[in-house]
Amino acid sequence: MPEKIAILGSTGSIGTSTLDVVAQHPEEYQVVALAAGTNVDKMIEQVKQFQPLLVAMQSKEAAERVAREIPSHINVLWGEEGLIEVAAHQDATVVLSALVGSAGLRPTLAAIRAKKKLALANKETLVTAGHIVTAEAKRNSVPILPVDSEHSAIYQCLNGEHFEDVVRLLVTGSGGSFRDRTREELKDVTVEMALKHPNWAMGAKITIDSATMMNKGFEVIEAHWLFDLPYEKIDVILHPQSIIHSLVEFRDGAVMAQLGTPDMKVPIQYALSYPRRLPLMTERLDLLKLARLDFRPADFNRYPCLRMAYEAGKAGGTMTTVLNAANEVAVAAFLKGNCSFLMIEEVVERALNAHNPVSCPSLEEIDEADMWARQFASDIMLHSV
Ligand SMILES: NC(=O)C1=CN([C@@H]2O[C@H](COP(=O)(O)OP(=O)(O)OC[C@H]3O[C@@H](n4cnc5c(N)ncnc54)[C@H](OP(=O)(O)O)[C@@H]3O)[C@@H](O)[C@H]2O)C=CC1
Ligand SMILES: CC(=O)[C@@H](O)[C@H](O)COP(=O)(O)O
Ligand SMILES: [Mn+2]
Repeated sequence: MPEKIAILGSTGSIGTSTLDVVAQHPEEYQVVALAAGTNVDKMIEQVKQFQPLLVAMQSKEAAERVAREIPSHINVLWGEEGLIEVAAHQDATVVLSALVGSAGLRPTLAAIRAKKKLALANKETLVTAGHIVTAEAKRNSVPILPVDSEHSAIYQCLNGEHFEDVVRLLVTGSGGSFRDRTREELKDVTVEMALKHPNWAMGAKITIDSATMMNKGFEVIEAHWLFDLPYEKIDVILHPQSIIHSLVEFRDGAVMAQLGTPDMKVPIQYALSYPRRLPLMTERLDLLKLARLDFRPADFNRYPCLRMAYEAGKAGGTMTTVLNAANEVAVAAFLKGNCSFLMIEEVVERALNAHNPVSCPSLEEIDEADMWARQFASDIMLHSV
C-alpha cells in the first residue's frame, strides 16, 4: 500500500522538492491533499500531475481560480479551515508540514490530533509552541520525523543509540549570505544580496533567517524540543560547505556525523520512508573533489540573533513565541524594502526586552504573545521610518 501524503505548503521550496521525491517513487507515495497560499498557477500544475482529492488555498479568490481549472470532483477549500481539512484528511497517513512561519502551528496540531505521522519542516511551529506540539504528539502517539537537514542528520546519527549516551549535539550552519562580511559591512546590504544563500536554494524567509543566523537559533530550539535535550548540550559550529549536516557526540568520545551534498530531497525522503531508505536521484558526495571541510566558531557578537535564540530558549515560556513573531514581522518588512537588514535584530531584541513572559503558556496565551509581539514590532518599525 502506498503512503498517502498531505502536503501543507506544496508550492514552496520544500513542497516542490517533496513532490519531486513522490514523482521518483509512484509505487511508494500517493498525494491525497495539497495546500498552498497564493500561487494559483503552480497549484493547478501540481493538481494536474498528482491528482489529489482535496486542495486548499489561502483566499477564497485563489481557491475559486484553482477550482475553475481542475476536475470538478476535486474539492477546493480556503483559509485556515482549508489548511486544517488538508492536515486531517481522512485518507492521509502522513502530513508534510512545510508552511512558513507560525501560520503552520494550528494545521500541524490538527495533523497530530488526527493521528497522522508528521514530517516536520515548519520549524517555527516548534519555536513558537514546542511544549504544546511535542506533548500533543506524545499524547496521540504520533512520531515527528524531522525534515530540517540538521535535525534529520541528528535523527540519523541517533538511530539505535541510547539517549543517555549523548553528550552533545553539534548543529552546523553555513553562516549565510553575509558570512564573509563584518558587522560594519552589513549596514547597506540589499534584499537581493541577502537572498543569495551560498549553498541552499530555499524560500525567501528562511534565506533571510540564515543570513541573520536566526535560522540556526531556531534550529537550536527545534533540537531542544525534538531531542529533549537541555540547551547546554546543543552547540552550533560554522561549516561553510554545508556537507556535514550535523553531529552527535557520545560519552565515550565517539562522534557521529551525517554527510551529503546539500539537497533537501534527502532529508525529505528519509522522513517519508523512515525507517527504510529508498534510492534517490541526487548529486553524490565526492570527497576528493571537495578536498577539504572547514569549521569556524559561531560568534554571538557577530550573530546576535543566535545569542537571542539561546537566551529566549533558556528563558522558555512565551519568550520564543515573541522571538519568532517579532522576527517574522521584521523579516517581512526587510523583504518589502521597508527596513534595513540590521533593523531585524534590533526589532527582535527590543521585543524580547519589553515582553513579560508567561511560563508554560496555553495555546491562547501563545496567540496573545504572538499578537503582542507582532504589534510591538510593527510599531517600532513605523516609528523608525
Ligand atoms: N527551503 C528549505 O530548504 C528549508 C525549509 N525549512 C522550513 O520549511 C518551511 C517552508 O520553507 P520553504 O519551503 O523554504 O518556504 P517557501 O516560502 O518556499 O514556501 C512556503 C509555502 O507555504 C505556503 N504558505 C505560506 N503562507 C501560507 C498561508 N498563510 N496559507 C497557506 N499557505 C501558505 C506558500 O504558498 P504560496 O507560495 O502558494 O503562497 C508555500 O507553498 C519553513 O518553516 C522553513 O523554515 C526547513 C529546512 C530547509
Ligand atoms: C537546508 C536547511 O536545513 C536550512 O535550514 C539550512 O540549514 C540553512 O542554511 P544555514 O546553515 O545557512 O542556516
Ligand atoms: Mn536547517
